Amino acid sequence: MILKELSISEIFHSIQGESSFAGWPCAFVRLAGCGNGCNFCDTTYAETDGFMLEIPDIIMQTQAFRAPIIEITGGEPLLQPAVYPLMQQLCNLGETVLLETGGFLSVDKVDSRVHKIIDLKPPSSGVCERNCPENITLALHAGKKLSQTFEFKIVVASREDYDWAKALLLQHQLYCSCIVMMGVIHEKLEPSTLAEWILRDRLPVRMQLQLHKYIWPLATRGT
Ligand SMILES: C[S@@+](CC[C@H](N)C(=O)[O-])C[C@H]1O[C@@H](n2cnc3c(N)ncnc32)[C@H](O)[C@@H]1O
Ligand SMILES: Nc1nc2[nH]cc(C(=O)O)c2c(=O)[nH]1
Ligand code: SF4
Ligand SMILES: [Mg+2]
Repeated sequence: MILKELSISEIFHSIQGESSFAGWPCAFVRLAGCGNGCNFCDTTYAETDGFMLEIPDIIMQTQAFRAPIIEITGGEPLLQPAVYPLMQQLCNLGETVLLETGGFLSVDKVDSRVHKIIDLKPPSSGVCERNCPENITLALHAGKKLSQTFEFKIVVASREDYDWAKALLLQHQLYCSCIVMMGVIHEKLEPSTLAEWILRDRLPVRMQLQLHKYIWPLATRGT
């Protein structure tokens, strides 16, 4: 693959439904391909049927939405080498760029201006052992200013997942330097159950629900 082309699943305009940026209008670039095979993945369609697009065209299409933020997601965006110049060029243009990554690859080569939203996959995902420990180390050693560009997200489906997340967070005190979001696998765990667990434990995390699934409950893609 040449370094100025990416395999794209979809480019769309929506309300950011997740992360600390939830609620903002957002241009999404969903890269095709992942292979991590998480249980409950709601974006399996991004695994196949990508179309090739050159970086200038991707930039033109996303900027045409005139959204305050641009998110690069997937699939797994960090699998394609050309994602690095794409993110860098968007930052150079003054865009606020979010990266949504599954957390099994290191974010060490990502432009430091990019806001990195890193999943920590819990046991029920089936891929928990693939979490890349370097991402936690990078966040903890980033320094006060750059640590603000790291955000961790844990999406839980069970009490076992929650206990795993809590132990990990307490071990590293991640919430002291970075934003930590916790959410539920949609329609697998009741939001109120997670809310009660967080409150009972005084866990300093931000709870999130996938806003777009409440705005457009019937949509299967493009939102
Ligand atoms: C589809 S993934 C794409 C980006 C990257 N591969 C990753 O896993 O972060 C985007 C986000 O959707 C979340 N997600 C996937 N399936 C979900 C589901 N069924 N319910 C809630 N969140 C889900 C993931 O945990 C991740 O935070
Ligand atoms: N509206 C909306 N917000 C999102 N935030 C992260 C998403 C993703 O699939 O990575 C996503 C998505 O698919 N739709
Ligand atoms: S890493 Fe992300 S895109 Fe890949 S299978 Fe897991 S949730 Fe789906
Ligand atoms: Mg999604």
